[in-house]
Parts: sequence; structure tokens; C-alpha cells
Amino acid sequence: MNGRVAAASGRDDGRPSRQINIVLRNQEPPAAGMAAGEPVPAKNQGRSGLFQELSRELDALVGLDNIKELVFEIYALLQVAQMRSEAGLASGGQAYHMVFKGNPGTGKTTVARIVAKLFQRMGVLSKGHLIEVERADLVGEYIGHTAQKTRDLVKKALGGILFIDEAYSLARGGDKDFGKEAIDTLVKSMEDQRSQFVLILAGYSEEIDYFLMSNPGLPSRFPIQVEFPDYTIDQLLQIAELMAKERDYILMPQAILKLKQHLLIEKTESLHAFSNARYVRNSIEKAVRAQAVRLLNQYESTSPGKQELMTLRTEDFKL
Ligand SMILES: Nc1ncnc2c1ncn2[C@@H]1O[C@H](COP(=O)(O)OP(=O)(O)OP(=O)(O)O)[C@@H](O)[C@H]1O
Repeated sequence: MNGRVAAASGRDDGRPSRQINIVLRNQEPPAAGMAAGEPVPAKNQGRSGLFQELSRELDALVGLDNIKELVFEIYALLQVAQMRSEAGLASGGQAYHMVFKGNPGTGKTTVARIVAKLFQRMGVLSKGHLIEVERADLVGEYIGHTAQKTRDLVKKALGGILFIDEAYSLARGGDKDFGKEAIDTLVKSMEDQRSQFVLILAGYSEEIDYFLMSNPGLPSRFPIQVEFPDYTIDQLLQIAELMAKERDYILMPQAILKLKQHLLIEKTESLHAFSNARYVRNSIEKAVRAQAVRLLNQYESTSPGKQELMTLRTEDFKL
């Protein structure tokens, strides 16, 4: 990232419009009275460390350029807020509740975890943990039960992020459904426990849009809305290689080709239900199991060599 930060949504259409340069403070020319080469104050080293850690975590994710820009925009905002506060200027007061729209397996939870850590390290959230819930965790079975369940989960999320997957399902049954009670309780908590937790609503793009449209009080409470696009086949293959590498495996070229052909079919045929990077993860884990069985059968009395232990072959992908 080299100290450069892109503004995520300077345009109304949400597309990146400009690049802003965030020069890390320890890269600045020496301040008056400070000689070149003089050690950087510890506080600034901390900032630089966080920036590098954040860059590393985001760079490890394939694609997601708009999301990476957004995370750095938040980072920049928090840095400047801190500097403004140190300069005695008004800072803070910004709401960070977010909507993550996208199909399954597009990285929403992964990014939410990174954001939680960023907020914790920048002092916005005290703990930086992530509580991931869905409708069944929030909605109860009788009047009053839902409000209690929802309040309990908000309590658990205090100091961190409450991440609601398939959030639109809360509006599934209309006004008579207990989901409505959960939404009302969440809205109240967002006011009562303002700045003590961040709420992220996640789910399929169209359903989330419909959900927000049918609850007019909601959209303005979520100033940050991001799209997680489906991965291209090339990105899915990059993710596959990355996942294999993380586990100390190598994919043979023919195995990559087989996976590619399979992903092409899966992606076009399963449409809505195709679970992107999660599908790839499951395929790799399945191949790892198949390889283990193959190796045990193949090497009855000896042990396979290191290279063989690492290699996933075409026949391991029983797709
Ligand atoms: N861009 C990426 N690069 C590498 N790995 C990724 C990427 N996106 C997702 N993954 C991996 O894919 C898996 C699923 O991702 P994640 O759980 O974040 O998706 P999700 O959008 O939250 O899915 P769901 O909506 O179904 O909960 C995780 O193992 C994650 O690490």
C-alpha cells in the first residue's frame, strides 16, 4: 500500500473517484527541531505498525479493491480524528454502522473481522470482537422474548461488532412477525448504546436493499454501504492456490485446470447459491481428505516424501 490511501466513495455512484495520499507520519520530513534520521516517536511507530499490519491482512485477500479502499478510508478518518483531537479540534461523532451486500463466501465476515480489529486498535471499540448472529439468534417465540434475546446479544457485542448475517430475514414475516421486534430493539440499542458497538447488516444485495427500503428509518443509520462482488474464475483459482499454500499444499497444474472447469460450471449453474470463496475452501478441504486416503492406500509400508505429502493431484479433486 506504500502509504497511499484511496478515497472509497468520493462520488455519488459509490465508485472511487480520487486518490488521496496518506503519508505516514514517520515518513514525513523531520519536524522543526528534529534532525533527519532522528528516531521516530514511539506513538508514530505504533501508527505505522498498524498501517502495515492492516496492509498485510488486506493484501492477503484476493480482489476486493473497493473494500480495501474503504478500510483505508476509515483508517485515514480515524487517524485524522486522532490528530484533530490532539490539536483541540472537534473529532468523532461519526457513526460506523455498515451494510455489507454480497453473495455467500464473498469475504464479508473476513472483512468485518479486520474492521473490528482496526476499530479496536484505533480506540473506537474497546474489545474489537465480532459476534456473528442470524435471525434465529435474535428472534424469540413469544412476546417480549425477542427483545430480551436481542438485548442480550447487543450486550455481548458491546465493545465490538454485532454482525447480522442474512439480516433481511428479520423482516420476513412483516409487521406481525417477531423479527420486527428485533429490528425495533436493534434501532433502540443503536441510540442507547451509541458508539459502544458497531452493527453490520450482511446479506444478498437485492434482499438487503429491499429490507432497507421497507424500513424507512434504517438506511440513514447505516452510512457505510459496500458491495462485495462475486469473484471471477481467475480470482477463485488464486484463492484456491492461496488456501492450499496456507495449508502447505501445492496444486498440480492439471488439478487447477480441473478445478477451473468445475468452477465454471458451478458458478453458472448454481447462480444465487454459489458460495464463492467458501465453495473453493470446501473443495480444497475435500481434496486434502481425498489425498490422505490416496496416500495411505498408495504407501502401505513406507511413508510418502515431503513433496508427495504436499501435492494435490487431479484425482484428489472429486468434484
Ligand atoms: N478475497 C479473499 N481472499 C482469500 N480468501 C477469501 C477471500 N474472501 C473470502 N475468503 C475466504 O473464504 C471463506 C468464506 O469467506 P467469508 O466467511 O468471509 O464470506 P461471507 O461473505 O461472510 O460468507 P457468508 O455470507 O456465507 O457468511 C473464508 O475462509 C475466507 O477466509
